[in-house]
Amino acid sequence: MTGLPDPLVDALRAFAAAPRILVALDFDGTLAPVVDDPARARAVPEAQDAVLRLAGMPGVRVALVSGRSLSSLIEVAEVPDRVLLVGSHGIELRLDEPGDAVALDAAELERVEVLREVLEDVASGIDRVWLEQKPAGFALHTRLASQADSRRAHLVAMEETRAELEGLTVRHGKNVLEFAVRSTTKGEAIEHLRRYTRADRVLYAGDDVTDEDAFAALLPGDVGVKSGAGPTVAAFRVAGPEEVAHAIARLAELRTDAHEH
Ligand SMILES: O=P(O)(O)OC[C@H]1O[C@H](O[C@H]2O[C@H](CO)[C@@H](O)[C@H](O)[C@H]2O)[C@H](O)[C@@H](O)[C@@H]1O
Repeated sequence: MTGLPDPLVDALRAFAAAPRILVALDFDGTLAPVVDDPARARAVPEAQDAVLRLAGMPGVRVALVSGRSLSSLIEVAEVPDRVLLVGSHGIELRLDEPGDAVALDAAELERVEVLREVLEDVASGIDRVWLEQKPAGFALHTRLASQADSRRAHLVAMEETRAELEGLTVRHGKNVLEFAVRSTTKGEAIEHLRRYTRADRVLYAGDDVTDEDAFAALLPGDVGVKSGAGPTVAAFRVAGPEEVAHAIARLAELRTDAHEH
């Protein structure tokens, strides 16, 4: 008994019947429950099984679309090469051919170094606030800090970075504030993956503010599934990673039914 809402199951059934489908999934908060240490996050077992099953089916491509750096996503996702990966909110891609790694130019590298100095200064001055490095920027993590320290870290980081660098991309996530010297979105990533895979239909599941760009890139016939609370433009909502796992496991069953019988 999965307890998925009937309208979602109906949408999954119609989606599963399309010839070529792309199943694009956010990682943290969607496939994996949120935990204190990002290195320890793992997809719930039912979700992992469903991802592997779907990835092996004809006409199905699976993509993980994450704010994590590609290297961090590879570490925690533990998926075969056939699964397409998007890291750093669309800046980094691992598609079927090698050579998709991000290459920053000299000016961007210089901006990353300025950003590092500013943010290291902020993080070192506030208890339990830490910096995660990514190829094109940094995530300032405040999950373990008090509410007051978290608010202060966000305010100071915004002020100090604005004073030093123009035109940074700033993204607000769950207990994290991200700064990047390149501006891509998960929406652009979905558009790129749709073209790349030639998918007839796309399913996207995500939990955070940055996933809204991906939901906004969906078209009629696509399926958007919001994981957890918060405003969304997705047509469907489930409670969290356990329910996302039920949904994609059900999708794998429906795909088998639609194409083997
Ligand atoms: O796009 P996502 O795959 O959802 O990645 C978003 C960010 O996820 C990670 O941080 C979040 O998850 C951590 C582990 O559960 C948690 O400790 C942290 O508070 C969350 O913000 C990751 O560390 C970031 O780089 C990603 O951008």
